[in-house]
Parts: sequence; C-alpha cells; structure tokens
Amino acid sequence: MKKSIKVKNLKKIYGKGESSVNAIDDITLEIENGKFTAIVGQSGSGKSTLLHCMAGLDKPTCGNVYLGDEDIYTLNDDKLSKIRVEEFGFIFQSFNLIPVINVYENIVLPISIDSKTVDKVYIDSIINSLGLKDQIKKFPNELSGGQQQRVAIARSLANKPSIIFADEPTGNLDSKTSKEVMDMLCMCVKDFNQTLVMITHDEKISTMADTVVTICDGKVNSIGTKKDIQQVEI
Ligand SMILES: Nc1ncnc2c1ncn2[C@@H]1O[C@H](COP(=O)(O)OP(=O)(O)OP(=O)(O)O)[C@@H](O)[C@H]1O
Repeated sequence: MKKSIKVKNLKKIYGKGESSVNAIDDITLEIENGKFTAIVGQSGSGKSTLLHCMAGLDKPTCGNVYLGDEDIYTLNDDKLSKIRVEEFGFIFQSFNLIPVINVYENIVLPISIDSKTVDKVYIDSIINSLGLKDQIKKFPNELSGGQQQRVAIARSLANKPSIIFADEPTGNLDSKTSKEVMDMLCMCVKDFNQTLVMITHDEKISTMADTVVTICDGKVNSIGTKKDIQQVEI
C-alpha cells in the first residue's frame, strides 16, 4: 500500500533579521495518491523549497510533513535517509545519472543502495514501457537527453516509491522530446498507479496534470483539478 503525503502549516525562512526570506509561508496541502500534481508559480515563489521540504531534503523552519501518519522531520537522519531511498523517487532537470555505470546499473541503483533483491520482472516491465530495452548496456553519455531522462524515470520507479518528486524534468529538453518524456511519466502514473509531484514552468505540461497547485509568495494561491479546468473550458 503506497503512502500519501501531506504538509501542515509549513514554513521555511531562509536567513535571519532584515535579510530573511519567507520562502514558504504557512502552506497546508494534501497530495492525492496515484495522481499527477503539478506545482506552478513565478520564479522565486517557493516551488523548489516546497518540493525539497516535502521530499525530506530540506528541513522546514516549522510545520509538518506527513508520509502516511509519520511526521518525517521528527525522525533521526538515518530513518529519514531510509525514507528517501525507500519511499521517494527523484527526477531532476539535469538527469543526475552516474556516468561510469551502464543504463541497467543506473536503473537498479536505488535497489542496490537499499541492499534489496532486484524484482527482475518489474524492472523489465519498466524498461520495456519506457522503450529502453536496447539501451541497457550503454553508458549515459551514449544516450540522447530524452533517453537519459527516461533512464532517470526508470530509476525513480525502481524502488516502487510512494511518491516521485520531479523538479522541471523537461527543462533541458526540446519540445518534442519533452512531450515524449511527459507522455512516459503520465503513463507511469496511470499504469503503475504512481503519485507524481512535479514543478513545471510549462503551461502545456501543467494541463496534463490531475491537479495544479499554484504558489505565490510562498503561499498556495489556488488548487485546480482537471474537472475544474474542464468546467472553465465549457
Ligand atoms: N538556500 C537559500 N538561501 C537563501 N534564500 C533562498 C535559498 N533558497 C531559496 N531561497 C529564496 O527563497 C525564495 C523561494 O525560492 P525557490 O527556489 O523555492 O523558488 P522557485 O519558485 O522554485 O523559483 P525558480 O522557479 O526560479 O526555481 C526565493 O526568494 C529565493 O531567493
């Protein structure tokens, strides 16, 4: 059973005194399980800070991040790292693949770190779904940007995480490749019942999301679902 994530009265203040910045200013939000949630907002509005706080990468100044019933920032560092490895998948703009190991080894890396046995049938199904079957023995530098991002998607799914966090995953890709990668991600949400939380600046991409959360000055400005968007269009 995959766990859900929610944040309660979350605040993140960088710096002290007059130069301090309220990057996240009292956000309460629940992410729907098995759905694609896009986080949008102007540059500097607090999107990355919110994502990093939710993903256990940046401790909030106050407030709570719950994975299931557990407040992740009440855990010690070892337990929090275990949650990051076992429960969260990450996809970044810059792919972040390890150059000296091949595609297959990159994909199963989270499982190796977790000292678990590779579920070969599941990993093969991801590799096939993402069209990477002929690439698994290659090294990252032998692949195009779009192929590298597909490897990063496969890696993020390898541990069957509760949630995948993606920070502008198509930011380095041309529009055609970007569409292909987004189609793959949406397929993963649907076929693997995967929760996806993604920051994007791209309006076209945000229309693919089930829910769009707009952040403004560190606060939630609006939460729209596909149903709301369709109603507006009618
Ligand atoms: N490590 C930090 N130290 C100080 N201030 C920071 C730090 N990280 C972010 N900020 C500030 O917090 C605010 C929110 O930044 P954040 O990166 O979360 O915004 P963003 O919406 O993701 O922006 P972008 O779309 O440009 O990536 C900004 O004013 C930023 O300058």
